[in-house]
Amino acid sequence: MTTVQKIKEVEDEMARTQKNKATSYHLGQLKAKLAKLRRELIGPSGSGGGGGGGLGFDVARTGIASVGFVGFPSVGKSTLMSKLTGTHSEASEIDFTTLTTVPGTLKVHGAPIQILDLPGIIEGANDGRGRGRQVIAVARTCNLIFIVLDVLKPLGDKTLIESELEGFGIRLNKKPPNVTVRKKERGGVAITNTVPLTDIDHDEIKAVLSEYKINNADVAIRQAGITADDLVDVIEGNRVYIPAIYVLNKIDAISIEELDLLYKIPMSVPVSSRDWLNIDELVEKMWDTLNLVRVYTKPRGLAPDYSSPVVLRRGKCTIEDFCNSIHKEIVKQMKYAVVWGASAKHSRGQKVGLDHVLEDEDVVHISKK
Ligand SMILES: Nc1nc2c(ncn2[C@@H]2O[C@H](COP(=O)(O)OP(=O)(O)OP(=O)(O)O)[C@@H](O)[C@H]2O)c(=O)[nH]1
Ligand SMILES: [K+]
Ligand SMILES: [Mg+2]
Repeated sequence: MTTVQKIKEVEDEMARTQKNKATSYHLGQLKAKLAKLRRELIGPSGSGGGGGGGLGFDVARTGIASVGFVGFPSVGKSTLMSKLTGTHSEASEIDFTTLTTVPGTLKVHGAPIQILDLPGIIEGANDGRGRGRQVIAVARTCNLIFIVLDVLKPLGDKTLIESELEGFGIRLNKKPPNVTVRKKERGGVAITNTVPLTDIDHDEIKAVLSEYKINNADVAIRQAGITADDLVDVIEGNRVYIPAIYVLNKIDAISIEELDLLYKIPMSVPVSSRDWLNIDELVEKMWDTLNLVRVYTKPRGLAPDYSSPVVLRRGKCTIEDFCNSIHKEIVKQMKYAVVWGASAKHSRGQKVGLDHVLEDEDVVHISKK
């Protein structure tokens, strides 16, 4: 039996099994089995993503953040990417027009963002069909994924694309589960939870662990609503958590009434790439979701340079990160920094050290020894 067939078998069995107290151990086992089979399918290089291991399409990565376009063929990915960036990517009504990654750059609020147009994927992409695996391997390395959907068939397509991405270890619009599994030498399995367990029970936890041959461990659950799938994710450990925006394209093809009826998909923006409708909202949503921090440099005695900000990612935006992103030597040469803006205590400028955390649109002067 091939891995794909085995996966199908486990999925069928899961669908047949009602979830209740008596079956939770069995279901836990099945979920862990499924995750292990999916890992087999992706292969050893699957978790690497990017260019390595023959997966992915090599492309020079520029800018602080990248946005990858994922969708079925002919939903309008290339039309949107060409117009956004000014880089030509062939578009036509014929499916699979785009055959490789086409990179372009879009400057948003002064920050250059790399935009990656990708080939269309088909159902079963993560089983190795078509170029889907390479496309998803690139998507795994992006800071944001645009899931591009055709408004005439958005819901079904959305579910299919999501399951392709999930099968490849990508978790969309989700934070890593607040669960730890600490293996030990003896003592069996000890479970502690700071919140009530609503979607998983002790039997299910033990079943998942035993499927991974973990017989001694401290399991700590500190988040409500944790499921067996979350626990499997924590044990597998190679998941990536990426924000996604659902781009509902071709709204020019439907009436205003139909547009109103478009159910509210969270994190979605309806647009028309062809007629350039509502693109501003899409770019703003992209900016907000990327959560970037722009920092302007101010040389001694001069006005700040607002034309080219140093762009940092939130969570990695201290004075030290700022210095390092300009030149590795600066940290050694710095005596102190002065900061103006939201992160500063007062408006006349605050003297700070390397560990000071910056805010978007701060101005920084580095004083050298
Ligand atoms: N009506 C309408 N048609 C669009 C829109 N955007 C793209 N199209 C058309 O849809 C077709 C496919 O567009 P592409 O940009 O090639 O789509 P793609 O998703 O890049 O396709 P692949 O590269 O083959 O996966 C073309 O005929 C476009 O002109 C839109 O907003 N409205
Ligand atoms: K096309
Ligand atoms: Mg294309």
